[in-house]
Amino acid sequence: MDNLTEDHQERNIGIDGHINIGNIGGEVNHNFDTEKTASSTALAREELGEKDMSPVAGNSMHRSSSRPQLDLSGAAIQGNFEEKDPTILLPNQSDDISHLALDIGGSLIKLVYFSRHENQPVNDRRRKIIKARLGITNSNRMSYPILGGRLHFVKFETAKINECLDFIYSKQLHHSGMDSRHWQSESPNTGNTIIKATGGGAYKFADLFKERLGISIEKEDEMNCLVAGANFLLKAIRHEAFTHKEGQKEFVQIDSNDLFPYLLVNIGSGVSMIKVDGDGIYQRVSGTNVGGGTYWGLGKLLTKCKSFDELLELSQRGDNRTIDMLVGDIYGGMDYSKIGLSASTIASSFGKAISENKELEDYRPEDISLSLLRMISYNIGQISYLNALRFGLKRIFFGGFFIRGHAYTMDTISFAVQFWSKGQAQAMFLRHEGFLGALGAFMSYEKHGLDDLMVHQLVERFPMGAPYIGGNVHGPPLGDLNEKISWMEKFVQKGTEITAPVPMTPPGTTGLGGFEVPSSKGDTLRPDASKLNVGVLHLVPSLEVFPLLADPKTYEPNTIDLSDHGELEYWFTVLSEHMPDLVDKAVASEGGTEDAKRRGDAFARAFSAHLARLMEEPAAYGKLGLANLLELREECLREFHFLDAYRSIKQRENEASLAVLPDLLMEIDSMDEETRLLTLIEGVLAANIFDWGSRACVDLYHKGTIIEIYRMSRNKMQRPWGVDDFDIFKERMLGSAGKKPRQYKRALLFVDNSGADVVLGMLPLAREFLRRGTEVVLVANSLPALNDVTAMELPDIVAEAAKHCDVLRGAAEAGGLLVDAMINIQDSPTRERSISVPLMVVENGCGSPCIDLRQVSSELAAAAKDADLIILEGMGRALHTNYNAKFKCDALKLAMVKNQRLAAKLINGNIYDCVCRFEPAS
Ligand SMILES: Nc1ncnc2c1ncn2[C@@H]1O[C@H](COP(=O)(O)OP(=O)(O)OP(=O)(O)O)[C@@H](O)[C@H]1O
Ligand SMILES: CC(C)(CO)[C@@H](O)C(=O)NCCC(=O)O
Ligand SMILES: [Mn+2]
Repeated sequence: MDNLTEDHQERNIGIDGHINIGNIGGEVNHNFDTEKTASSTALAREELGEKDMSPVAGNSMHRSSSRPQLDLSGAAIQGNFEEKDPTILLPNQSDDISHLALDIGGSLIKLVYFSRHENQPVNDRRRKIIKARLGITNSNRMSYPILGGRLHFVKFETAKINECLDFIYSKQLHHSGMDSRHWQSESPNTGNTIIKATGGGAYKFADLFKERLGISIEKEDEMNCLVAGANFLLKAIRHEAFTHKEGQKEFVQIDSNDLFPYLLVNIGSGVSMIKVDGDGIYQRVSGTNVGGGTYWGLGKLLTKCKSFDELLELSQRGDNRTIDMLVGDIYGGMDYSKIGLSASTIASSFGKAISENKELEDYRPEDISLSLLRMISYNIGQISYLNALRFGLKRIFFGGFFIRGHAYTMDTISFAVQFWSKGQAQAMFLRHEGFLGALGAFMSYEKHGLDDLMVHQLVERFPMGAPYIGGNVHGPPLGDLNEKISWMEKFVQKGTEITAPVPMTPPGTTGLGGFEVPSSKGDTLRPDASKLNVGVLHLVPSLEVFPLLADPKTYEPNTIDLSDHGELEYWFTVLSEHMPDLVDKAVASEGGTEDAKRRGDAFARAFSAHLARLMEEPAAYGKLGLANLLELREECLREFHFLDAYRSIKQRENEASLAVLPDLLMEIDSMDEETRLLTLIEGVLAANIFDWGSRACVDLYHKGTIIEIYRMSRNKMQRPWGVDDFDIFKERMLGSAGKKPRQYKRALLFVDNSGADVVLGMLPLAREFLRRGTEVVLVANSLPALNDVTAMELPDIVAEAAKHCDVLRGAAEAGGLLVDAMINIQDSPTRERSISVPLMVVENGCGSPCIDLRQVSSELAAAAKDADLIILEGMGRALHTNYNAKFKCDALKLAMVKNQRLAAKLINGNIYDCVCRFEPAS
């Protein structure tokens, strides 16, 4: 048992539900037993009128008045009822407003469509005031007719074009609000809809689209689209490109100013090779008819496989030596070392078949598939290399669905490029491999502004379906909650099948060069890349890079990269163990109804599946950091309409803490300047113990009242702390013999948890700054995450606190926080009324316990312009993320480390150690 818990139990005696704040003194008659205040949830829920919030990021978040209704009229299960995963079509279910582009190739149809968030602006007084105060105009948003929405990626087999037509119909994508060439945001268009399409099928199937859906296809050039799509992805999506060598995926950060020239190799049915020199500047320099269609076509004939994935899966158990003629077969088992060929090098694909008296049936389909895959991949790798050489290109990006996120295929191509170029050229792959053309067609719509979007405006999210879809070409048109849940229930089996790890064999080479067997080869096929490695892109044009980052280019939010497997395993356990408690809270927050239980179950399944998937392949969704993992959890909760799982807990803790705040403030005010500053910082650190995201803290919660915990936590505050820059900070604030104190103009306080953390920790600190004439901006989450306080909740908390404090009241009034919230104020002397530097609240643009400062709300970005001090508080914002972040202004990072592993790793300390890290402007 850790120190704090022991200590806590000692002090637990005789407290009687009365508060006595540690050293601070004062006694108030309130009962703070967290367990006793049963649940005001039902009431809270009624008050909220069962409000709904769409799972989106940034300031385009809003509540709609009701849940999306599922229109079941005309619903039908398509195809064979015996099928494991029949497509459920709900022909009358539509997305908000959608927009669509197609790439109809020789093998597959790729569809990119956009669903828009309903665009009712939130009528939030706080937002209006902040906008006026900070002088935020809408100018940057005006250029985007799309004010936020999501881009979805789906594919179908070209041979089953009817499925695609049904899908478009079921989602009502053919009424996508487009007239001629422009986006039309208002009323759905009833006339002639024009859809952009590329690929040969745009010609071949134009009439069919017209007949079946009344859509006119506007044809876009295929090469143009491929290039536009690739350029867009490489510039706008953070972890788009990666290398794949010996089973290892490594993301490459492409500098968009140093992107050109490159060779784009699109491996579809056939292969196109395009030299790209800029946006819209390119030349198709080569191609080969030996491509994905060849592998699938020949493979089908030779193995009788029924699907592409089946063929690919076979290859993973194959041994091509039974059918390929190797150098060793020709040279009597020897290498031909003079020209650099080892005995195991393939001399002639399928060559062994000529000398053996065997029929097709005598060969294993597995071996045939592998031999074929290697033949085609090497060949493409080689031709690509030759073309790169021809034009002096160092980078080759491979796209097209032949790749299919398949490790072995990528390794083979990489090996070929590496081998032939002697390391001079590099093969890279794209996560949206097969969607280049479709994305390019999508962007060819004029004036939707998508092509201008910057990397920080696209937030990629992984819907719960992702880990479950497996190898099927497309899933049912999900979208509705109820449908998602039943789908989840149905597909659990499938999900557990596909989480088996991909075995890797150790690299075996003779060291003589030649095509050795690449190392990544396993029994199971990783699930379909198009569903798994590609999420839904949320467009939030109002997100910006935090202007005070010293160097946004080198900024990395995550302190811990989970590519270390031990680390990932640890967090997997932490999050899994926390799940039952979280589900309980979530279900309770929705009134504990049957529906809530069912949703809670579905959430647990979805999140577990994501976790299992990430354990198997940490890089599946892009480079994985702890921030991403924690955000995924919040997103999963929102996906199952748990909008605020900790609602009642937050409320209870806010009330409890607000009740003791006046005593705390009185105590603080009786101190001299130096003691006060120390007490305030101690207060922040001590109150940061209240964290429902930390397992240790959840255990504590079950053992005592929050005030008991707080008191004990305060008593633990002996210095020096784990990281202790307090003296430097104090000198900066108060000055010293030789140095004048620093008068800060504006401080941004990034707050963490509700309850004691913000009320007894951060608010008193804010008050100190206000007293010293520093403007204070409290920066809080846009959406709920665990028990974190949100920007929407803060004004009420401040108003409540201001009832007992003139400084806070004056400042909150000056900051526009108290216009109509102050009716019931018990009047108090106006001695400090004259001070009226403002206290403001801004939202940070995120809905997770961590913060990626490359993607913050425009109000935070605006507030940052005049700030000269940043205080990051709490583990998520100051340790898990941003611990190593450098800023253009002074920064103070404050947190209690409530996790043994993190404490050991980060500060070489122990659980409950504190961090007070002060860094002057860099
Ligand atoms: N589920 C699948 N069904 C069929 N082919 C698949 C599947 N998954 C991957 N493939 C491979 O992807 C290839 C098609 O890739 P892609 O969609 O990029 O090309 P395409 O646009 O259809 O062809 P082209 O551009 O030559 O007209 C197939 O030939 C096959 O090798
Ligand atoms: C014909 C296309 C462009 C259709 O996508 C493609 O299949 C392809 O590039 N095939 C290769 C043709 C060649 O250059 O030999
Ligand atoms: Mn194509």
